[in-house]
Amino acid sequence: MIEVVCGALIHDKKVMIAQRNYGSAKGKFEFPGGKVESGETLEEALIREWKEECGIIIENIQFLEESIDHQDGNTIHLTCFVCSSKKIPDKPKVHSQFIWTTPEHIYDHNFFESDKILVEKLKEKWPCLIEQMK
Ligand SMILES: Nc1nc2c([nH]c(=O)n2[C@H]2C[C@H](O)[C@@H](COP(=O)(O)OP(=O)(O)OP(=O)(O)O)O2)c(=O)[nH]1
Repeated sequence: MIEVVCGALIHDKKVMIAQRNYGSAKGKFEFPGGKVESGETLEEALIREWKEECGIIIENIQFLEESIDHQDGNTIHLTCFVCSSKKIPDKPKVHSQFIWTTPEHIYDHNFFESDKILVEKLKEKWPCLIEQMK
């Protein structure tokens, strides 16, 4: 089982999604994140991945939802968090673009099918989250 974390950054009543520019899922949109390294907590891994991939320090990290998926012969345990930050990412480093959207419009983009449960939870909690993450 591969442990993966991802983060839904909320700012100004929008959530950020990012388009992969690498690997077998190139072209797909995701919540930025990646594999948890040995000795790291899920939160530490998420902070590291966001710093590496998006160049910002995330904060107010809160568990959103988790899911299990099978990809390329591996079982992925994906844990999604919501977060905020003082600064929003500017130019993508490893992604081809960042898009700011709302949960209802995430699947207007070619988003990971396996993330549907995460997006449903985001929709459910959205009114509360945008108040908290102002
Ligand atoms: N980051 C992220 N990964 C996701 C999402 N949904 C989903 O199924 N995944 C899967 C795709 C990959 O199989 C796995 C993440 O692996 P990755 O290759 O991005 O991890 P990484 O950044 O640590 O990359 P690497 O060092 O192994 O190259 O999780 C999502 O919303 N965000």
